[in-house]
Amino acid sequence: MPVLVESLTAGYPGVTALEDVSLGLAPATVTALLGANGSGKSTLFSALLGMVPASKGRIRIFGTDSARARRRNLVSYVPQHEVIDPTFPVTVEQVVMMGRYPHMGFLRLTRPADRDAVDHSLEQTRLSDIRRRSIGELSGGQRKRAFVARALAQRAPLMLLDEPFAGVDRTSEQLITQVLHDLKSSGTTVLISTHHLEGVHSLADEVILLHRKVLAAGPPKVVLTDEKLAQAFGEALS
Ligand SMILES: Nc1ncnc2c1ncn2[C@@H]1O[C@H](COP(=O)(O)OP(=O)(O)OP(=O)(O)O)[C@@H](O)[C@H]1O
Repeated sequence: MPVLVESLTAGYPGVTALEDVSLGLAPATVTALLGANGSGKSTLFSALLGMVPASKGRIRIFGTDSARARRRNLVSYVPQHEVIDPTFPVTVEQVVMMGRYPHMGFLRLTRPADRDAVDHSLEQTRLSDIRRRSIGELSGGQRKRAFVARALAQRAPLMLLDEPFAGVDRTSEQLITQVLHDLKSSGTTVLISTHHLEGVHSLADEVILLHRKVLAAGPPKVVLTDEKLAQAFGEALS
């Protein structure tokens, strides 16, 4: 099992963002994590990345803990927001090459395999034509695709994407959806968080409804019922 979360409780001083959360992600599947604002989606990503500690329970990623899984390049991650300085002169291809850093030595010498991975990731996200443009000059959708391309270049067997469709145009949304389908076909396990219900049926094999606890988990047609969605989105977190 690529990801196994067992009775996880985690959060911040004075805030229990996740309570007794258990879930599993099967190999080569796309799972959508759905929940209202503040339901704990980003915190779950942080916990899977080893950035928020568990106060109870545990996480196993390919049989090891989160920190070790990252060090072994088993996990790639597309954050919800990436803080970038628009005046900092970094190009699209340089951003994507950063995805190769885990494969490089201390001196970060690029090898043909690194350049091939970058070229392919730029093609998959349709950014080849603007690869030399500064990242600060891109639209929100193009910038999101650049961060998806960086994660693709990493070629890790698990990819986490926090709100990949938030604030992107229709073209970028379709491209990212295609990338997720391709990843699954190539054996990668994918977890995305979203609060957009549209498209989840065709995109996800499994859906997890989160509201600090797991309210429901399973195939979209089982989980996405009016009653369960009202529970997840209709009630304020108490
Ligand atoms: N760094 C932090 N320090 C303290 N509390 C936090 C921090 N980050 C999140 N929280 C709190 O933890 C809870 C879960 O937040 P989280 O960001 O995980 O939710 P989310 O489902 O990702 O929300 P959104 O859809 O708005 O991104 C919220 O009550 C939030 O206020």
